[in-house]
Amino acid sequence: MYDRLKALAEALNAQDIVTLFAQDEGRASAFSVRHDGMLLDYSKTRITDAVRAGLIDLAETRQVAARRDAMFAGQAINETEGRAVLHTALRNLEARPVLVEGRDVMPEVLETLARMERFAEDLRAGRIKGQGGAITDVVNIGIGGSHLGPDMATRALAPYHDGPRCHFVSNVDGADIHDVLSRLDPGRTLVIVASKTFTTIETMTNARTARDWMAGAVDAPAEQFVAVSSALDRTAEFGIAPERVFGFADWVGGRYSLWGPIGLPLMIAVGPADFRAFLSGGADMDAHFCKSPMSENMPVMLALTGVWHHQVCGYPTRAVLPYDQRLARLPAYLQQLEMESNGKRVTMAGDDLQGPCGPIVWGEPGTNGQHAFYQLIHQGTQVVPCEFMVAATGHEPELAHHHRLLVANCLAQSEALMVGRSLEQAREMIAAAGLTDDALERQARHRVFPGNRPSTTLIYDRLTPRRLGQIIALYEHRVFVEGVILGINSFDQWGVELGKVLAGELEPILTGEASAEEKDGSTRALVAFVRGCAEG
Ligand SMILES: O=P(O)(O)OC[C@H]1O[C@H](O)[C@H](O)[C@@H](O)[C@@H]1O
Repeated sequence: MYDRLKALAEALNAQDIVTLFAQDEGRASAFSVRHDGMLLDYSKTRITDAVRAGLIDLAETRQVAARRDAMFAGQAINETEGRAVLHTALRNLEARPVLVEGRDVMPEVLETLARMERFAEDLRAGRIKGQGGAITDVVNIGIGGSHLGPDMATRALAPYHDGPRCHFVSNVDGADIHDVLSRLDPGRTLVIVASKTFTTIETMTNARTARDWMAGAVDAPAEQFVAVSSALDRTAEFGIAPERVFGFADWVGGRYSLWGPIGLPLMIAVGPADFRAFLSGGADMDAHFCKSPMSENMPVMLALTGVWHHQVCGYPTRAVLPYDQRLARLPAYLQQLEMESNGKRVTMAGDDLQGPCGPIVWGEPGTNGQHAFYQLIHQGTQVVPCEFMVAATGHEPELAHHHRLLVANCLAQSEALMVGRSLEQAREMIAAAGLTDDALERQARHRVFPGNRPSTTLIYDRLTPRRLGQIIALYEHRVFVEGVILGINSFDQWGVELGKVLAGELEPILTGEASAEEKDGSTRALVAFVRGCAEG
């Protein structure tokens, strides 16, 4: 499938990126996509006209456009689960009809959005109270898609917060919920239990702990609970009144659910108007994705750049490097989005993949990462394609010099990765610092940067709610395009099942209620160690 592209990659081996710039003055604009105040620059890669044509040809052969249209049209493209994939309907503020099995789902989507807005307004205005008065703190209990999105987005939009403080608990480790609840007043706290299935062991364990904590301090704990779920029978069983439940349909995947009721903490933090601006950003990216030709289509070109680096060039991982402290949770969010979606070894039809699945995605905000793992990115033996992102301006005009340094560092890193430093330059630099002969030679090779390392940069004016919506939708569609090219189902996640089943078996083994006999030698030894510690 990648033969032609691999041959192109081979032919380009002798070519470095700097030479591509020397050969083409217009390279920066020819190898970038602009959309609505955003610029995706992929010119600092070895992608040439021929490579781009080959990649677009691949996308066309794999019928990306037809699959995209099928997704937006509500067809059951999540074939292994027999479901439509319509998180895009949650941000369809124009209420264009979206049919699932012949029924328009938009009235229900907008009715839930309106209920969320009323609830968020009442809470923010202090009309919905706790036993101790107006709600000052909201605790979102959820994990995976019911945690990473709202946590990431709520942090990202901190400059827009004017509602109660939001806290996030996800880990079944009691330390997580302990450290959050111990700082809060139960009389003025609202708990959101966010779980699509309302069965996830971590979330249900934390929810029961929170309920006990609340019940120990207030007379009507259920009144200070809200549920977000698509399993309405289970929320009722848990004791949450229907008017305090915000539902969503099974055609919203967990890791794509931030746009609906799972986004409630974000709406409470920033208010309904900014939440709508966030949705409008997502909708704008949807329209761009649906209408733009491939070479001017930001999600398509981001996806194709990724395919070029991972499937064709064979670089095993991809670093996401937001130069924005408020996007500190974006890499974790993207790890779920990308690796849970495209980390699969069989095609939709169940055949073995013909090449690698999606890449390992990792990262940290800049500039912090520069003082840690960038050493390997610059001088290690593996090439790590880097995806930088940065806003041209920050939200703190009084600290503009900080932002200037931030941007300078971001641009410097992609430049350094591409340009590198030759042995000759290293020698000159060391000589200029006064070292000679042996001392100079001892250092010279260590101070060489091979360069020619690829990166992309996504740059935009400022991280507003709308911009964040565009960025998240950009990445969702990028993952979709990559999945279509690989021929896999990006919308199931069977790979998380086995560990859950085994954890269920191991819990009674740890307490001694069940025997470890059937387990392998290593697991038996680990259990024995834990039990030994417990017995003192
Ligand atoms: O929202 P929930 O049903 O509680 O699911 C929470 C998460 O757990 C699962 O194991 C999946 O891996 C995730 O895709 C999901 O987002």
